[in-house]
Amino acid sequence: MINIVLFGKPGAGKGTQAEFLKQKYNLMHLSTGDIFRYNIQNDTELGQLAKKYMDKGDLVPDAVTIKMLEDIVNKNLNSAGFLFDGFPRTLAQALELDDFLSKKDWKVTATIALEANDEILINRILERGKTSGRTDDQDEEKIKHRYQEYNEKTAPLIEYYKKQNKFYPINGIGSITEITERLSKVIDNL
Ligand SMILES: Nc1ncnc2c1ncn2[C@@H]1O[C@H](COP(=O)(O)OP(=O)(O)O)[C@@H](O)[C@H]1O
Repeated sequence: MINIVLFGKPGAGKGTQAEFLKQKYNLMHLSTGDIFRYNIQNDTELGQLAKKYMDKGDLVPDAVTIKMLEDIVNKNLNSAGFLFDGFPRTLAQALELDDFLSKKDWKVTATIALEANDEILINRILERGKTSGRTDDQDEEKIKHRYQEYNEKTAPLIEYYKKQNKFYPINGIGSITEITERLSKVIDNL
């Protein structure tokens, strides 16, 4: 069982890399952002609730996000491991994830962070917004607000995982294959 948290600011390339890593290491990819968007498209109750927050660039409340994630993990207990993408995003989510996994005798194996500077990332998101249809990617103010949320609520997790010797930062600038190689090097040495 190997559980990887893919960490990084909005636009860091977590989703792109997850597509490669899930194949290579036979992991189940869980992107909370994708799951919320799927629910919004299908107009579920969860989707309607999440949309109110996501449209503003706010994080969805912890209780909602945590329950959603745990339900999916519980339905996939035979998985060889999980690739968490966009989760945890708050200290409360990280604490709950550790607690939840430890009850199954599992743990977070490593948190790998894709690093890049804000200017590059904001431009990437605006580019993505032209084709992705994601409304939260099209408005610079909303993107800036997502960065504020990141700095305030998500960045403290770096220290949390560093203290556990589980934090592996890698350079997130380069070609997609170069970055996959950097990530693979970390995972192969775990
Ligand atoms: N773990 C989470 N906790 C709270 N909200 C989340 C979480 N994951 C995703 N979201 C919501 O979904 C939005 C999009 O997330 P995501 O697809 O990961 O995009 P990005 O990494 O580009 O910001 C976030 O801005 C937030 O509103």
